[in-house]
Amino acid sequence: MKFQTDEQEKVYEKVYKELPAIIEKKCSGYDELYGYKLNYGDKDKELVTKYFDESIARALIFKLCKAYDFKYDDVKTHIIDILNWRKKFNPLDAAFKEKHNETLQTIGLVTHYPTAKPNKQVITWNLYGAISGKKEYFKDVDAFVRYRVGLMERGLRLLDFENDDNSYMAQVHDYKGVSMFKMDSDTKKCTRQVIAIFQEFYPELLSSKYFINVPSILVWVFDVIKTFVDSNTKKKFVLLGDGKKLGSHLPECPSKDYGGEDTKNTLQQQSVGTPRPTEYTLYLFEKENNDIE
Ligand code: HEM
Repeated sequence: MKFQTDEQEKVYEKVYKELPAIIEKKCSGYDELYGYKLNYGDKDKELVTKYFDESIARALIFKLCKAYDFKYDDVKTHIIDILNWRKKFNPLDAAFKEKHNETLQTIGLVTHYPTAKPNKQVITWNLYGAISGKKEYFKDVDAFVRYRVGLMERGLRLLDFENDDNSYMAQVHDYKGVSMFKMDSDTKKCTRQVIAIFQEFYPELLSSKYFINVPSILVWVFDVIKTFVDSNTKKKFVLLGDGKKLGSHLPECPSKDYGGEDTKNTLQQQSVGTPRPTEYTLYLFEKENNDIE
């Protein structure tokens, strides 16, 4: 953890110290972030012993402080918002329990390249070109958003928040197959909602985002959609007309279609499927089941 000023460190320590009170008073006790337990002051001491990992919790709080420029009020407000959103939305269910539309599952993949350059080890792929113009996948906005958040969370599971070289992920949008561009209102709603959710509730997790196979006549779409995106995220965008150029950014990706060095595997073969949830997530699932019974 590197602080640029003493003031930053002070804010971080203050937030960390107040965490149990923030969780108890403002988040109805909900203390899970990306599958990890945050409340070291939990009244149930056994839960703390079993599931709390100080090093990960500190790394996550540092990330949030960084995301909001170490401004105490902003950091606190966002922690509250993020945890309350997670309590309501239940992104862990979307990632590990729910069954999503089968086609959507084939166009959303996660790959893991453990020897790749810093913060290019975990990649989530969205092959949106394959469903372009197919309104049926976007009609149920909630179902689409849950699918997309589930994919995000499965990618997060492969990050290592204690390791500065693997605490951010890259994302790819492959628009191969997109021809004429006309986004119907449901697709627009899905796009806007996902952008807003990622902006508000998943800060400081993206290293780069590649938009590939974008035909030159559709570059204007990039400019239009970018207007909904904050300036920090925009800086991470890379637009590549030719998908085969992706290999020069992510050399571990498949040679076929993406110009990477892997001549043996297709993207589908590289896909890691669904990683095992954290132990705390498994505990929360068990608790959820018991509460229902
Ligand atoms: C085939 C039609 C398209 C569909 C179904 C589609 C779908 C989506 C969705 C669902 C998102 C939400 C963010 C995410 O899932 O990561 C998104 C974001 C975005 N799309 Fe597309 N898109 C299409 C065409 C395009 C085109 C042609 C471009 C031009 C490059 C483009 C550029 C963007 C940009 C810049 C974002 C914002 C990314 C972010 O904030 O993380 N899209 N798109």
